[in-house]
Amino acid sequence: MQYIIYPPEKLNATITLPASKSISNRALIIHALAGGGPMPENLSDCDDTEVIVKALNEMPEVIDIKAAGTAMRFMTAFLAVTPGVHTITGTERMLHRPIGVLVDALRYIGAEIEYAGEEGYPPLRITGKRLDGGPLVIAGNVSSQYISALLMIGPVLRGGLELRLTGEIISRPYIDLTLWLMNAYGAEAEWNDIDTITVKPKPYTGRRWLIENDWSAASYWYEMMALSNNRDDELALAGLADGSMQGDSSARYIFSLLGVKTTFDCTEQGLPTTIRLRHTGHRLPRLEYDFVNSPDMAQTFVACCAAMDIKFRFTGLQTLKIKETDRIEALKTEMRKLGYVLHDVEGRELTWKGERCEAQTHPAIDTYDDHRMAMAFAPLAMRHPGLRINNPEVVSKSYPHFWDDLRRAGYTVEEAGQEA
Ligand SMILES: O=C(O)C1=C[C@@H](OP(=O)(O)O)[C@@H](O)[C@H](O)C1
Ligand SMILES: C=C(OP(=O)(O)O)C(=O)O
Repeated sequence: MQYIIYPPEKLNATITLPASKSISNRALIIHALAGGGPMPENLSDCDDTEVIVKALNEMPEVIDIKAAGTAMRFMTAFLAVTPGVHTITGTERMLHRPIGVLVDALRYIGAEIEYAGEEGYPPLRITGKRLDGGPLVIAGNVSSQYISALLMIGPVLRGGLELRLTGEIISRPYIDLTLWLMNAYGAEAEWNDIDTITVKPKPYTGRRWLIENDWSAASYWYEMMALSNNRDDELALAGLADGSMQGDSSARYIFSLLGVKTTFDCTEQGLPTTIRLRHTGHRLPRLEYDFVNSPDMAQTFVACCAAMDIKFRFTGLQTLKIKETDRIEALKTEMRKLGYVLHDVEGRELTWKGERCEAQTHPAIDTYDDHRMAMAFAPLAMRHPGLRINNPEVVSKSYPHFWDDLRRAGYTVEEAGQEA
């Protein structure tokens, strides 16, 4: 399928974002390890959360986690401490996303895990049992999801866990998000040095939990506001908190540099509320930013800055090549279709110095099974009316109603071949 997108004349809408998939997936694992208590409320309805819900409800012998990285990593640790024998597998891409660092760490504390395919990658055959835990050294520079996965099982290990992370720690806010939720569910887990985390063998307790909406999803609406030319446009996004623990809430700050102002309807820290996005008209001519703490927003800012003619140098992108696709390559290829020539430095940095090439007359953006390619590029229809997005259904990985929300905001989103 292919969508053709035309922007509205004015942006003025209230959008209810999906719930955070990162919080949903953590809350589900912790709730299961707590052995009961109320279900977390406002769970995301995205694919990546639905696979965990299904796996935990049915616990089949073969668990297909599809394209969900967090679900693959979190369920691997969960299955290692849960009695039973399971094979966990996923999409073709998932079978090429590394998991060796997590498997080695789990084996070190006694887990029984075999590779059912290629060494270092899913599928895995896991025989669950009670594990001892204890001190553990793990690379902090590949994926924070391995660390979150280990931390979450920490409270049910006989000796708890003492993790020391080596290398440059990437995606640190996601580790903090994990610790925050664990502690909220009664665990005792904390940083006790810049690179060391201790989890006590103190069990979780069930509790009510309302999941905040997704700041990464909000970033696409910020992008639309940044790209809009009407000073009186306003977007209201429901269900986001001031002082959010989601790392991508930094969107609020970074987009202030691109002329988008955020106000919160309720200013009580931590409580989900409606935020309003408006223009300030003040923007930087060039942006330099390190995305090591918010890798999921790199695509949003690459697309947005180039389209606003803001030159950039973005660093901290070293994890992008092992996500849903090699996002560095995907960005370079697809931005070229729109006339922007980007350069990367060893897969860690992306720069745009204003270099251009001839844009295609009817560009069609490939999405590479990556929801964020579709959602980061769709707002560019505001500069390239009639922009085409291939395989738009990929958005269901984190934001199933993204296209409905665009229509609600006044965009025309037509299926190619069925244009009005
Ligand atoms: O823990 C999480 O919820 C996530 C951690 C990040 O992954 P990495 O730690 O692999 O960068 C992020 O990219 C992903 O979308 C969600
Ligand atoms: C990287 C992502 O997801 P995951 O690693 O959980 O598949 C993402 O949502 O951008």
